[in-house]
Amino acid sequence: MKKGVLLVNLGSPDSPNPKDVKKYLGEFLMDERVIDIPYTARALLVRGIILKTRPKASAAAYKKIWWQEGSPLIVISKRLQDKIKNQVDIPVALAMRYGSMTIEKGLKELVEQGVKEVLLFPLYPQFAMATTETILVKAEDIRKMHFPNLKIESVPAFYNKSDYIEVLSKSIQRYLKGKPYEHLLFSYHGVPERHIRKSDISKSHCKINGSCCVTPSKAHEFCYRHQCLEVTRLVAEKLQLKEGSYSTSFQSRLGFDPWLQPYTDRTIERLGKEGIRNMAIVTPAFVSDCLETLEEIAMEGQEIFHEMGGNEFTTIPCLNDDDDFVNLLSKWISDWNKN
Ligand SMILES: C=CC1=C(C)c2cc3[nH]c(cc4nc(cc5[nH]c(cc1n2)c(C)c5CCC(=O)O)C(CCC(=O)O)=C4C)c(C)c3C=C
Ligand SMILES: [Fe+2]
Ligand SMILES: [Fe+2]
Repeated sequence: MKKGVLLVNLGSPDSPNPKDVKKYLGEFLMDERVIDIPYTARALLVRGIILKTRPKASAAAYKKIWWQEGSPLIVISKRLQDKIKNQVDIPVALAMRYGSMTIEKGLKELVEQGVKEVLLFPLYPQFAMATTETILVKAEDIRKMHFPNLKIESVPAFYNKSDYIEVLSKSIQRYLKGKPYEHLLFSYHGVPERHIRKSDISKSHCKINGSCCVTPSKAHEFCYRHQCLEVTRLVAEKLQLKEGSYSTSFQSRLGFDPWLQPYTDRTIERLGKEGIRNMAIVTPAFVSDCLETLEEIAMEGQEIFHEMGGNEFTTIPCLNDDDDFVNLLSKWISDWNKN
């Protein structure tokens, strides 16, 4: 049976103009795994409140980071796809969960090349219902509706794979070489605490603020908080970081529900207030640089740090199309192809 791969990332608006941003945000935020409240309440919140004001503000933020070739997230994902294509013997398509590069188009592209068995590859190291799960559900819906004979297998979260930790650690080390940083902050995209409880397959493990996420449990397979803390722990171990010289935080919260804490903006502020003058920040929930890393961290985060008296603020790029990362993903794909 002919095999193929579909890489899937989050997506971006078609342009940084408020109209396109509104369309994109509308699709994104109406996803029941992103804003997980009943349909009517979600529609009122998203269409009645968020989409009235946020597109303008988000469009202004997108304009600051937009590249000549398009959205950084899309451009970088295409570069990654092209490099992987050169290393594996099977078709490699790219899709986005939201926006114009749909999963349906991606699967169609593979089917038209004779592919009968697809490796669905969500480009997220950690599992979350707002990322990995929504991709799996969407792909399955599309398969049932349009490609019922297609076989789809998916790549699980790879946050604790030793070869991934090695590639991530090596990249961090490379960017920090010669930089006099006193503190390394691991900033992950946040999620509402409710998402963690909903994904808890044991229905009793994740207490969120206790030590649950570092106590062994089958719940960890789907616990975003555990998987983020584990990436920090494994990288710190690999790089032999000193206790107290690094920490974990969560960024990009939206709305008034409690999200995972500590929050990144407040952590940067605290570090500055405590007298840290040089800090570095890495964002391992994102494989590609995007609005959340290029604007929220590299611009806004830096501004907060400087306001607190900080000097050097080093932002470590995401793995993007780093050769070691390309080699790693290509190896996983080739191994799957052989089986
Ligand atoms: C309830 C809202 C949101 C949840 C939950 C959420 C989870 C989540 N998101 C990412 C990755 C990305 N998010 C990005 C942008 C973005 N995220 C939200 C909201 C939630 N995300 C919004 C409204 C936006 C749009 C921008 C804005 O208006 O602030 C991006 C960047 C996209 C880009 O075009 O560059 C990424 C990537 C993860 C990994 C995650 C849960 C783990
Ligand atoms: Fe997000
Ligand atoms: Fe947990």
